[in-house]
Amino acid sequence: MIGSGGFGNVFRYEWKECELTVALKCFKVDTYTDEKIIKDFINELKLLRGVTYHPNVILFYGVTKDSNGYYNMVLQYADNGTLREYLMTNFTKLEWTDKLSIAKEIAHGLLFLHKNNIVHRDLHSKNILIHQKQPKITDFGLSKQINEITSNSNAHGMPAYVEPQCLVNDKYKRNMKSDVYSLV
Ligand SMILES: Nc1ncnc2c1ncn2[C@@H]1O[C@H](COP(=O)(O)OP(=O)(O)OP(=O)(O)O)[C@@H](O)[C@H]1O
Repeated sequence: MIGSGGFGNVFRYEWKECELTVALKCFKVDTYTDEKIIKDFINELKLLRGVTYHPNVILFYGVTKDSNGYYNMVLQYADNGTLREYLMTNFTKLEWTDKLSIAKEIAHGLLFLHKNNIVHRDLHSKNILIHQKQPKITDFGLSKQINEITSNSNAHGMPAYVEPQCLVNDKYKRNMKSDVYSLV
């Protein structure tokens, strides 16, 4: 096990047939969650396959159901934790050019998602992972469904990164501009 989040635990696995190290993110949704919401969620996830080939976006291989009946997202494994942890450990060691380069790469990853019509909706330093010193955006396009499943309010996420409109207007739909706010 490598971590845990709002939805469930994250595990590291070796996918032997493909000789790949992957991360499996388990979605432990409540059993009373409407089956249709879960199905829509899984279908939405499947749409993300194939559009995620960018060096600054975590690769999404697909969805699998485990022996307990839980859905798992199969993701590229990142070897150096979240950007938040990475900066906490390395901030003084990093040169300004390194920090600017990290920022530029995240912007490239976000631009790629937007070009593919994917709104992240929950961009913050824990949703960016570091792999071989490169930042990679993860958890994109999920928060709309996560809201429905966990009935979190529109104000979920890390407040400092949330577009203020979301905090004052419950009906406001997060969009690409909200992502740009979070990035800046
Ligand atoms: N692809 C991955 N490769 C390596 N580690 C990962 C990967 N995905 C997640 N992790 C680790 O697992 C932890 C939990 O991830 P997860 O995305 O479930 O939680 P979160 O983003 O902190 O919370 P939430 O899902 O509620 O937004 C992360 O902080 C990270 O350390």
